[in-house]
Amino acid sequence: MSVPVTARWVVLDIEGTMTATSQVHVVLYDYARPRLGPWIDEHPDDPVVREAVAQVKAEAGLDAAAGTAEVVSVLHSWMDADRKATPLKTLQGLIWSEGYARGELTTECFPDVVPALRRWRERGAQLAVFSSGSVAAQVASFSHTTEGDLRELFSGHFDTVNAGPKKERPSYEAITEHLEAEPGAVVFLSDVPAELDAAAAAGWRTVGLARPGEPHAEADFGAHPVVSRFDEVELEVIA
Ligand SMILES: CSCCC(=O)C(=O)COP(=O)(O)O
Ligand SMILES: [Mg+2]
Repeated sequence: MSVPVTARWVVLDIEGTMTATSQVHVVLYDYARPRLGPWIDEHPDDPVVREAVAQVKAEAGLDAAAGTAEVVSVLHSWMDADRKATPLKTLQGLIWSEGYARGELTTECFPDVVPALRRWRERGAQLAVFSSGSVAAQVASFSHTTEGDLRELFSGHFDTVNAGPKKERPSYEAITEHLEAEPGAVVFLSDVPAELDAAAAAGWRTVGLARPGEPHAEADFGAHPVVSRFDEVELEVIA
């Protein structure tokens, strides 16, 4: 069933919306898991790594003197629980960026995604990403896809650092301000109803993605319009 949407900005979630959940939970998490400890030990002077490690210790209640093994154990438990904690996302992003640059990782989008993104761009829409994955991870991911380098499609990238948590209204208000957009001119596409609720509370339009076989396929999307593929979104672009 097609859903009519009027907007100028299309903001997109990644996992479960543009890529399969397994792309993140299996391919990317499995890549990061054995590399976290070595990355922390090999970058002791990187301020980004030091800050992330300090945040892990603080959030997990570890002693400031805790060693890498304890930190990694927390990070693994967060991945097992799919807790999208910012310091975990920062460290994963560093590791994945190197993996993409080395040609060891490639992003595969659902087949309906890239044609729709190109169509929307041709009609004059602006595209942006809002994901729990760090901006560094997003950029690396879209620069190495099975359909080539897609970076030029996106005019903005937002994560839990430059916007905030995805289930909270102020994050969407911050993005609206960054985009210099009217809230009603932005539509958010996500597979997670609580994220859509937060976006709608900020005045955005919303479309839920219930993709067959994905974890949220049977979720209750409430009043949010729902599609199972991007080509079911009938986008009318506001000039
Ligand atoms: C290559 S970006 C990694 C995506 C990621 O780490 C993640 O947790 C995706 O979460 P989302 O907010 O896009 O559902
Ligand atoms: Mg998602």
